[in-house]
Amino acid sequence: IDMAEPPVIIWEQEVESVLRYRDLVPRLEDALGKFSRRDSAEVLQPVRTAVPLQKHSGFMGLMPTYMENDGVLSTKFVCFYKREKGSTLPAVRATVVLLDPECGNIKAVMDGEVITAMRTAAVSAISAKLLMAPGAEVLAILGTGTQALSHLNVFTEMFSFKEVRVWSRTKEKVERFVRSAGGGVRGCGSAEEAARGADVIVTVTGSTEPVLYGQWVKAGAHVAAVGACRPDWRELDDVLMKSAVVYADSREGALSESGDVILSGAEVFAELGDVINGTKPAEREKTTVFKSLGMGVEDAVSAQLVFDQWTSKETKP
Ligand SMILES: NC(=O)C1=CN([C@@H]2O[C@H](COP(=O)(O)OP(=O)(O)OC[C@H]3O[C@@H](n4cnc5c(N)ncnc54)[C@H](O)[C@@H]3O)[C@@H](O)[C@H]2O)C=CC1
Ligand SMILES: O=C([O-])C1=[NH+]CCC1
Repeated sequence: IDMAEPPVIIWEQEVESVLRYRDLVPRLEDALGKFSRRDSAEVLQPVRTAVPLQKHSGFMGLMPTYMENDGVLSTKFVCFYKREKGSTLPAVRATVVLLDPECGNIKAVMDGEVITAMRTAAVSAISAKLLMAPGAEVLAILGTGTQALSHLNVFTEMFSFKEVRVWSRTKEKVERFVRSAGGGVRGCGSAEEAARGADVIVTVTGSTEPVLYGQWVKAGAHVAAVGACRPDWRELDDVLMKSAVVYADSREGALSESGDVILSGAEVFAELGDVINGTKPAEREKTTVFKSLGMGVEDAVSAQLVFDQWTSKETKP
């Protein structure tokens, strides 16, 4: 009998020490393109199952993915919560499990929070690379949590904005974020102040009501909308959703999970992967919204990358 090796455990600091945006971004671009080809040998990824944790105002999301051609099998468990103002509990907790597709044994159990923070921000940066207007100068970030920080990191690594603005509900959090960014970020007193005139706007809040309104958004701007991942949660208003060309990571995901898409009735024009594959245009001159819900295939390629880097580090003398 083939006895499976016990899984390796790769925790937060180790994931952080091996994962780099410069390695992650090309893998994610490749994965988004593969997903949108709808070839079952490339990517099998059902829409996330979300089990309500009603008592705790949250959900447990299960995100299984199989990439047959690449031999990658994984699932992420991600619990996400609607937190009250002042709560000190985390909004997102995640674990990724990597399996051997032939035997079914678990190869690795790894922290999913760094992966979730980095792969989500990297995908938003890919959306900006594809969809923002040429010569974009001003970036606005709405929210000052985990995703706000990872978005700031990858956006400043990949692009050179002349101005970066940040806003969130609590003045102290804005000040703390500006301080921890170590200069170069301007705190704003309102979402409107941050958004008006910005070329790229990232929404990374836990809000369930719109925080960004179409009337503030400059024509031709690009919005990466990362929060509001339930069918009755919103971050963007109808005016913005209806006036923008809307892209999503997964069309099925957006139509079943995104309140901004479902409740506004806006059409999903294309997936990011369609733009990467050249089957749908990047409407750079128009106002664009990338509605991000998060996909299992993003976690799968990230986890495989972590595993490969970790394994090569472990075997080096
Ligand atoms: N699309 C994707 O792949 C992913 C989406 N998410 C979502 O992104 C959002 C941010 O996640 P994290 O940064 O991890 O959370 P976090 O709790 O670290 O940060 C949330 C931020 O939103 C602000 N906020 C909360 N409620 C608000 C409201 N009603 N109005 C204005 N601001 C509000 C908080 O002050 C904080 O700055 C969440 O909605 C989360 O579910 C998280 C991971 C992946
Ligand atoms: O893809 C993901 O990990 C999540 N999307 C929304 C909350 C967590």
